[in-house]
Amino acid sequence: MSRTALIVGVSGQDGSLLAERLLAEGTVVHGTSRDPAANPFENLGRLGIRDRVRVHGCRPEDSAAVRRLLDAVRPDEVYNLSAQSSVGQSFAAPRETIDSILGATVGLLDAIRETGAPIRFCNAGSGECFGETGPEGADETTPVRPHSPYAVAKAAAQWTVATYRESYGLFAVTAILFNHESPLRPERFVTQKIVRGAARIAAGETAGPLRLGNLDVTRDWGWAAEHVDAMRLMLRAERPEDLVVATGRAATLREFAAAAFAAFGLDWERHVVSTPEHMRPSDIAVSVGRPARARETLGWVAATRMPELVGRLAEALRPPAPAGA
Ligand SMILES: C[C@H]1O[C@H](OP(=O)(O)OP(=O)(O)OC[C@H]2O[C@@H](n3cnc4c(=O)[nH]c(N)nc43)[C@H](O)[C@@H]2O)[C@@H](O)[C@@H](O)C1=O
Repeated sequence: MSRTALIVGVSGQDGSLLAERLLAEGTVVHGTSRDPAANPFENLGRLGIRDRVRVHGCRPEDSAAVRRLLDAVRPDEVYNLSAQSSVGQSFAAPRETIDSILGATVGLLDAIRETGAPIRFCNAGSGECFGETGPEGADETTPVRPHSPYAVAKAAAQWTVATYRESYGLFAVTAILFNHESPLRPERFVTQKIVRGAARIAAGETAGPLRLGNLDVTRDWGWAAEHVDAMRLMLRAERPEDLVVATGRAATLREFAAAAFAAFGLDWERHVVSTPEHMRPSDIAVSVGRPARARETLGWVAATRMPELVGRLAEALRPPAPAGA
């Protein structure tokens, strides 16, 4: 019999890419959205899988509603990809961010616990939890030191998952995901803001400049399709374990911007300015992961890293060459 998965928050970048991956291996995929009637599911549409994902309306913090859905769908595995995912926006809406992330995690875990069924649960955690990692990077043994409402909530959610695992014997894990990008990202994240900004300037749609915030940051940017696949593998492992999912490679935002503008034949320094209104009240200077444990236990390695990653993002924006060219 084929496996059944439920992706909570299926319309975002990660939910859609995970749905694509699970469908490719023959898994039956159900997904949730808070308001499916108002949700265009653009990412599922772009991937050509909208008709193959069975969508349900569900608020994950409502464990009674989740329980009814679990009874109807009977999933083997549940992935939690719901809730507010922008660190920047979490400073403007701290309470909503913390409530939505923690509420969804507890709502889902409680509903799974009540079923008594052997449903496996993977939670999307964040490398933000570690705060400053330094160039040596963070792994599963690094203490958490969150610096944003978003990171506070993700850290609390990760410990909630661990507590349910230890207290109730659930197969429940957190993938501690560092930055992971794709053409499906909205422009509130810096990678798509830069790549699409460079494309518009190159096409003459705007004269620029592109206004960014803090250019002095270093991140561990990976390819989202690969990072979500690590979540899938974590639920197929012999035993439940929280794992860092990262490339292990550090790159500065300046390097990212230089590569993105160069991909469109432009010199970034002529088109980018740093402005205070895009700075965060608190930012992490260096955030890098050490993914050795994921390689050991899952055989998972991030194949796409900087600078190839920028090339792929830029390629996705180029118009197709005319036939015969
Ligand atoms: C691991 C973690 O990864 C992501 O969080 P993020 O790192 O905050 O991602 P971002 O693309 O918003 O910012 C990256 C860096 O770039 C700086 N930056 C400069 N200028 C702009 C700017 O204009 N816009 C933005 N958004 N950032 C800017 C900004 O200050 C920050 O230092 C999410 O997936 C999150 O869900 C997650 O868990």
